[in-house]
Amino acid sequence: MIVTVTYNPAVDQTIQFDEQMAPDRVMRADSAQFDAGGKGINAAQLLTAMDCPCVATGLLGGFTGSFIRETLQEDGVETAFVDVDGTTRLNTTAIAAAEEYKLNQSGPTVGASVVDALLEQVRAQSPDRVLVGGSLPPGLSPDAIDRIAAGGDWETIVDTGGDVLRELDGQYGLCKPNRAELGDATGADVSTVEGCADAADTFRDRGFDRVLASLGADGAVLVGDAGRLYAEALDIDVVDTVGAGDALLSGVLSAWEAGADDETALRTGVAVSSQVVQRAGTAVPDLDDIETLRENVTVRQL
Ligand SMILES: Nc1ncnc2c1ncn2[C@@H]1O[C@H](COP(=O)(O)OP(=O)(O)OP(=O)(O)O)[C@@H](O)[C@H]1O
Ligand SMILES: O=P(O)(O)OC[C@@]1(O)O[C@H](CO)[C@@H](O)[C@@H]1O
Repeated sequence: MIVTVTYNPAVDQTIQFDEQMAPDRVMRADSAQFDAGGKGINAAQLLTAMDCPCVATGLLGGFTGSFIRETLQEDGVETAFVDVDGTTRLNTTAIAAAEEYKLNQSGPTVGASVVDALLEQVRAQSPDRVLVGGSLPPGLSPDAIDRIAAGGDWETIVDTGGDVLRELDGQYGLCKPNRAELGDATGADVSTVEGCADAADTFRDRGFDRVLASLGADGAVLVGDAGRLYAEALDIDVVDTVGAGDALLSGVLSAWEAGADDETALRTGVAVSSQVVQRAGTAVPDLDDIETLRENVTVRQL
């Protein structure tokens, strides 16, 4: 069973415009939607849709927090959140002509005591895997993630970037940087797929058993004791890529939870992310055919 931890959830607002963004005038949207978001929450929704047992935890507050709670309940996602005083953030993706603009708030300031409260929620679920996903709100340091990793007898997976990823100091089962995050964290040349695999391999020494690097339209690399696997992305029509990394990771984790090997897990991850990027926002797509779709994904050893 997987517990997801989202320290900094978000309501994801996705607005689509027919025309390009332009300053100093009112842009009229073609469509708009709100989704429950934040990396761990997206993963929990996808895992639930794939019938993979999981519980979503994290910090929620204010009217946006209530929206997320209600949405997850409607979607049948099990939850165990900790309430905070501030208001959960609202992140906006604007899709204008073919361009994607992502505007993320920093989130409400929280006190360090929330880590103890969250750890209690996680322990109460007795998970075999814990996924900590997304940025940290003001008031928390990378130690908040290290404490989850050291807090029980579970494998911890982490999906975060920037300084937080660089400063983690614990034992992790996996991290999932995207290409830019992998480059930032290692300082390596990640312009080629082989360069990404090399960078991922060296990054394992920093306390990660495996590294899953998502490479957008170039696919994904999974590096671990079983070798360096590369999966090509599928040739599809992309609406927006918000949540693509969460989808890749959810597919991999759901396959591992079902006992699959790394190659099948990587195929599943790419298949799930392909479904997600063909839809606007972080809404959960139909994943019923995922075991068939994953057969279309090509994986090879590098
Ligand atoms: N343009 C694309 N065409 C096909 N597949 C794509 C494309 N972009 C993303 N994907 C799929 O989604 C996966 C994850 O993409 P990406 O590396 O963009 O994630 P990310 O940057 O972590 O995204 P986010 O932070 O928004 O969740 C890729 O490994 C690939 O399978
Ligand atoms: O600001 P963070 O925590 O890094 O990312 C948050 C976020 O952009 O990531 C998800 C997509 O992966 C969205 O649901 C959410 O808005």
